[in-house]
Amino acid sequence: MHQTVKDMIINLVYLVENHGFVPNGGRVYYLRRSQPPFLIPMVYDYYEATGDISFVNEILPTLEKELNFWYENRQTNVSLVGEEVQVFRYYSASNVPRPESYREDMLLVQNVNDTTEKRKIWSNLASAAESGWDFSSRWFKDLHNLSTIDTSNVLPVDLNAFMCGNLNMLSFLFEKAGATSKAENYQQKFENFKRVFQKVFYVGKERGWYDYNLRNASHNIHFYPSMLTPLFTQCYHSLDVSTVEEMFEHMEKKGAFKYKGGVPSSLLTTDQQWDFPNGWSPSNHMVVEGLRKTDSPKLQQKAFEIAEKWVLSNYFVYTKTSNMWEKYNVNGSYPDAGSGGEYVVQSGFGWTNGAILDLLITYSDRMYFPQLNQVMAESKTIGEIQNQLDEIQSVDSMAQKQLDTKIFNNSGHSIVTNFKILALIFTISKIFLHFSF
Ligand SMILES: OC[C@H]1O[C@H](O[C@H]2O[C@H](CO)[C@@H](O)[C@H](O)[C@H]2O)[C@H](O)[C@@H](O)[C@@H]1O
Repeated sequence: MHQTVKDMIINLVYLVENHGFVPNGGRVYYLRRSQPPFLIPMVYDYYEATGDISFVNEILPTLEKELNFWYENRQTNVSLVGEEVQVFRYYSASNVPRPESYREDMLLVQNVNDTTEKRKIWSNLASAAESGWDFSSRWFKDLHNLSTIDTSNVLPVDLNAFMCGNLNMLSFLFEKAGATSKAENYQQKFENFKRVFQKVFYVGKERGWYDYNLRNASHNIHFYPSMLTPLFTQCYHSLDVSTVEEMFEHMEKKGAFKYKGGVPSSLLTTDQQWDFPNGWSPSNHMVVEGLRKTDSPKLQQKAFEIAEKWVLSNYFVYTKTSNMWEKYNVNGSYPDAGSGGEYVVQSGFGWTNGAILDLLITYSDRMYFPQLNQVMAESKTIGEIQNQLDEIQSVDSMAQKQLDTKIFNNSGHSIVTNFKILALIFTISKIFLHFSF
C-alpha cells in the first residue's frame, strides 16, 4: 500500500512538473483549474508512515513549485484595519462553461445577455470547483442561488488554513531532509502567515474564523464546517484553550452539532450539494481531527462523539443501502445518502471510506458498539440507536475490558467485518483526490 501511495504521489509530481500545479482532474480540460492544495499534506502523511526521506528529498523542489503556484496565481491583497496583507482565494483562469457540465453552465446563463457577465459566472463556477465545495451558499452573493456565484470575491478560511499548514509541513520536511535554512525560512513564513490569518478571518464577537468577502468587505458569519479547518491544520496560536472552547460552544448554539447523522455542510438549505442537509466525509473528518488535536479535554471528547456519530450513521446507511456514499443527508431520524446539486449521488466512495477507516483506527481503543446488529435490527431511529448503544456501553461491565481488544482484531464485531475490506484502500482513500470521478 505504501508503494501505491508513492506511485500516486509520483503521478501528481509529474503533473506539477509538466503543468505547474495539480489540475482538478486528469483530463486536458482541467488544465485551468487546480485541486485544493493537498499534495504537501499527502507527502507529509506518506513520510510519517514510511520515513522515506530520500523520496521526500527528491520531490521537495516540486512541492515548492506547487506551493509557488498558489503564491503566484491565487494570492490577492486585502486591506484590513490599516494594513494590506496577502491571502489566498480560488481563482480559475477558465471563463468558459465547464466541459463536463456544459449543459448546466449554459442553462445557468440563459437569461444573461452580457457576454462579460456570462464569462464572470463561468469563471466563478470553475473557481468554486477548485475548492471541492462545488457548489455551496458560501460562494453565492445572496447565499441561496447559484446564479449569484461570486467565488473570486470570497477569501475562504479553509484554503488559507491549508496553505498555512502547508508552510509548517514544508518546514518540517526540509528539516528532516537536513536543509536547515529552508526549514527556518518556511517556519518563519508559517509564523507570519498565522498572524495574517488571524487578522483576516477571526471575528471576536462571533467567536470564530469566517470567510471574508472582498466585495462587501465583511465576513460571512453563517456556520460552515470549514471554519474548523484552522484547528485541523494548527493555524492558530493566540487562542487559549478557553477561547477555542468558546468557539465550539458558539457553533453548538448555532445548531451545528445537533444532527444525529453528522455535521452538515452548512445550516442553509439550498438545492446545492454542499449545503444543508448534506454532510461530507472530509468535512466531518477534519472537524473531528481539528477538535481532537486541541489541548482541551472537553473538545477532545466532543471530537470522539462526532466521530462516533459519523461512523454509526454511515454504517446505518450502509446496512440499509449496501453502499457507502460520497455524501449523506444528516438530518432527521433516518440518515440516508445525500442528494442535490447537478448529478446523482455517487456510491463508493474514496474519501468516505478513507475517513471511516481513519476514525476507526484513531479510536480503535474506544469505539466499541456492543450488540450493534441487534440494536440496529430493531429498526430504531438513529437517535434511539445511539442512545441505546450508549446505555449498553455504560452498563456493560465487560465493556471496559473489551476496550483492550483492538477493533481491527476482533472479527466478532460486525461493524469491523463489514468495513474490513475497505481497510485495503485506506491509505489511498485518505487522499482527497478524484481523478477518475
Ligand atoms: O463533474 C462535476 C464535477 O466533478 C468533480 O467534482 C465533484 O467531485 C468532487 C470530489 O468528489 C466533489 O468535491 C465535488 O463537490 C463534486 O462536484 C470535479 O472536481 C468538478 O470540477 C466537476 O465540475
